[in-house]
Amino acid sequence: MQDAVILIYANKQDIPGAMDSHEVQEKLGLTRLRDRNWHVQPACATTGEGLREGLNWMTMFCARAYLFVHTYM
Ligand SMILES: Nc1nc2c(ncn2[C@@H]2O[C@H](COP(=O)(O)OP(=O)(O)OP(=O)(O)O)[C@@H](O)[C@H]2O)c(=O)[nH]1
Repeated sequence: MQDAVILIYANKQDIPGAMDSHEVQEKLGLTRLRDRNWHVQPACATTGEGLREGLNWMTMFCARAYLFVHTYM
């Protein structure tokens, strides 16, 4: 897992008062993780908003993920 990239979906962005992606990254201590590629993607799980954007970010690091995302979405 040492080289694993970290993708976190900050869901419930459609609900007023939900933690935004910056708050999520602070709470999880991601800003202190200097040797990892990580990304917090704002999302809404009920509509799927943000899902593709998160997966697109991930494809920058993995050719197989790129093929998967572009085949199924
Ligand atoms: N409006 C909205 N509802 C969501 C979203 N994501 C999850 N929910 C709803 O939140 C409820 C709890 O979702 P779960 O997937 O069971 O999540 P959980 O981890 O058990 O609970 P939470 O800690 O509340 O997220 C369900 O009714 C979901 O439909 C979202 O992005 N927007």
